[in-house]
Amino acid sequence: MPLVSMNEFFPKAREKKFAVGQFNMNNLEFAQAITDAAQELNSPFIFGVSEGALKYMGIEYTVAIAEAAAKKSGLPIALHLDHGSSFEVAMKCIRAGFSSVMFDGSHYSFEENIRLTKEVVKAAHAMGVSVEGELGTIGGVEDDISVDEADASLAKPEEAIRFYEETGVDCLAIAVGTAHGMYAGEPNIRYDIIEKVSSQIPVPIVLHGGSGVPDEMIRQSIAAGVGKINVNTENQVACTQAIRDVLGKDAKVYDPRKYLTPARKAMVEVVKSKIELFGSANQA
Ligand SMILES: O=C(O)C[C@@H](O)[C@H](O)C(=O)COP(=O)(O)O
Ligand SMILES: [Zn+2]
Repeated sequence: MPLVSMNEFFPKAREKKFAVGQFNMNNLEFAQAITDAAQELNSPFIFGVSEGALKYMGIEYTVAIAEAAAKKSGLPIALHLDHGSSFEVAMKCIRAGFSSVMFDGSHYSFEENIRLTKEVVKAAHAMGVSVEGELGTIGGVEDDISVDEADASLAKPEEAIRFYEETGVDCLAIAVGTAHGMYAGEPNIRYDIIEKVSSQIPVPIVLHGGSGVPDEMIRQSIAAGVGKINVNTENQVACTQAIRDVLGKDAKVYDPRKYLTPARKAMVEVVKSKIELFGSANQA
């Protein structure tokens, strides 16, 4: 199966009230683990790729790996630019074979964010590519750039509704209290904001900062209108911990396969648990 736009699975997710996981790809082992987990549970999913990860992996390798995953698994998989910072980066990804892009204009003024997002939507839709927009500021560390919790501002429902109406995005990330990275305590998720916006727009709300959010909060967020949930940090932690365990037990190990195999297995378990929690198992 070729890579698909997120609109391939969003209508079903909304109708059946489940969320599709965006799992970030940082290298080949991440891609394999995510695909194996999804294949075992017959789930659609989204490969998220940040600009930092793109630089690390190279755009050609990234697209080739995602296409191989889609072909091998037969699952509906979207390859999605995560937190794209400009029209140019979004177009570069689309030209290379991405089936979906995020334009993160949350650092611009509201009106400028609308104007820039609209341009991306117009170009992307003409090529059958789906678009995610962002409103409000999500706290924590995003692709190595730290946003102070105090600077993180929640999205205003009226603005979010107007943002959707004017831009025509296919899903909308709004700041509702989650943060990137692991939480010191528990997040305070504003289900009321999710519900208010979701009841007025026909596309899913996106929850960034999905790592470390307690299961019950995830379930409540999906019930309120979240249809896409981003997870990266939990996979990074599981991967690194497994590598530490192997090297900690035997400092003489030098074959990368000896520590990357357990690392990949650890990530398969993380992704499977998220797919079960998000309700997307058997929805491919
Ligand atoms: O940090 C990245 O490279 C990707 C994240 O910004 C992603 O969009 C995300 O929201 C993941 O959240 P987390 O796993 O809770 O850090
Ligand atoms: Zn994010």
